[in-house]
Order: sequence, then C-alpha cells, then structure tokens
Amino acid sequence: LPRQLHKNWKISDFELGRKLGKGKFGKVYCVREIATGFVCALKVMDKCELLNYKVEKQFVREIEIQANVRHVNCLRLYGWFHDQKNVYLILEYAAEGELYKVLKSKRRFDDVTASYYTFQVASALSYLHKKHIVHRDLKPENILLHFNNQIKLSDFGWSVYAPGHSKRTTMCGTLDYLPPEMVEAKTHDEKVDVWALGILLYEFLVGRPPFEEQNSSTTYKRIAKVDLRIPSFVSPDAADLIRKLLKYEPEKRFKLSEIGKHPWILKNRLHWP
Ligand SMILES: COc1ccc(C(=O)Nc2ccccc2)cc1NC(=O)CCSCc1cnc2[nH]ccc2c1
Repeated sequence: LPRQLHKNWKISDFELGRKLGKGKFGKVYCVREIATGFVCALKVMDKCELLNYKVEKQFVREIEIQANVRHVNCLRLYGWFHDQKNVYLILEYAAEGELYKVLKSKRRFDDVTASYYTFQVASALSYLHKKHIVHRDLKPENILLHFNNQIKLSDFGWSVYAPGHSKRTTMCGTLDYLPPEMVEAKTHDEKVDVWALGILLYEFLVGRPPFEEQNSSTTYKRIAKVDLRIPSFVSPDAADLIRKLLKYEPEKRFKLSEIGKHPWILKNRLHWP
C-alpha cells in the first residue's frame, strides 16, 4: 500500500489497543493505523534504555535483517520510527498469542498439531538459512501463533534478549535449547537451529525439553552426551524425527529442506487445517 511506502509514521497515526506484553526494553501494544484501519503490534522502547544497554548497533542490524525477510511463518517488521523519548517498531500482530502459553495450558500437543507446528518452523528456518540468517534462539517463547494454527517466528537474527513478551520463569530453560557445540563453545552454524528444532519438537510432544534438570551443570552434561530419553507414549515416527534432529555431529543432523518427506510429517499432513 502507498501508505506503507512512505516512512514518516508518528505515534498519532495509531490508535492504541490492549497491551500485549512487556520485556526489558519496552512494551508491546495491539494498535490500529487510523488512516488504513490496519491492525498491527507496536513495540515502544525507551531511547535511554536502548542507549544504556548499548543495543543501538544491534538494533540497526536487526532492522536490516528484517527489512528483507518475507515469509508467511516469520513475523513481519513493517517499519519503525522514533520521537523525542521512544523508538517504535511496527510489527505484525499474531492474533493467537504466544505459543509457550498455549503449550503450558495444553501441557503437550497431539501429533497433528505438533507436526504442523514443526513443519512451519522448519519452513521458516529453511528460508532464513538460505539468507544466511541463523536464529540461534529458537524456543516456544519466540514463537507466536496466528489464526488457523499459523506459526510466526520472531526475534530472529539477533542474540539480544527479545523484549516484548514474558520469558520462561526458570533460568535453566535458557540452557535447554543449546546444542553440544555451543555448550562446548565450539564453532557453530545454522545447524544449531536444527538441533533447537529437535528440542522444540520433543517439548511439543512431551511437555518439557529433553535435557531439563534441576541444576544447569547436569543439563550441560546431558546435552554434551546427548543423553536423550524419549517416553514410550511418543509415536515411533515422531521419535525417529527427534533422533534425526538431535544428532551430536552438526553435519549429521536432519536437513530441514527434507522435512516434508519424513514419514511422521507425511502421515499427519493429511489432517492439518
Ligand atoms: C520481527 O519481530 C521482532 C523484530 C525485532 C524485535 C526487536 O525488539 N529488536 C530489537 C530491539 C532493540 C534492540 C535490538 C533489537 C522484536 C521482534 N519481535 C518481538 O519482540 C516479539 C513479538 S512483539 C509483537 C507481537 C505480535 N503479536 C502478538 N500477539 C500476542 C503478543 C504479540 C506480540
């Protein structure tokens, strides 16, 4: 739309709706652009906070990354503007909210739902990897849901803590998704996201990540050994995909572009919305 092309948005262009969440840098509101009636999310970040967290360079890099990311399963960043006090991000609005809240309320997902989510996340990651963007921080907190179980991956391409939505309570949760090469501080590439997808899939089906422990040093050891225990209620096909994603050697991990051919995906895709 011509509106979206011209860049000089200002806060009075928007009608503020309900607050969607808040994080370290700012608050997120559901808003409507008055001129077009377009509903989106507005992230309001205090300039001073951004400056004293020294994230302005990160911010610029993020804007550049997001500017040319166009994928149905990646949350859009439509634009940004600033005034005296704040920096504002105009973001896509995901109507069904944070995936991790849905997962907590349902405890775990059935095979049809889990396979549909896994397929969409793999599609988004495959797209980002082709653009040499590595997510590095894939976990339920960074995934939003839109209508018809449509997945929206967010906060990709940067390692800074993503403000704007509540993080999982336990600190050790942050370790759960790291692959062996990262906990052993080795070099890492986009295969870290393939590992994280394996953790995500396990958590979808079991309701908790595979290496979760009370203290993080035990989690660390279990990750390094790939001490994976898949409960018997997990279907054999799903267990097969989890094992293929959670390979110790990055180069042996499942190729995301092949996900559509895996038996567990093929079997369940007949029932997707
Ligand atoms: C593409 O996405 C993003 C791009 C950039 C940034 C960001 O903050 N960059 C940054 C900031 C400062 C320094 C450096 C970098 C954040 C996001 N994404 C989110 O923050 C999560 C969804 S917020 C929107 C939204 C939508 N739809 C919802 N439905 C329910 C809640 C909800 C929440």
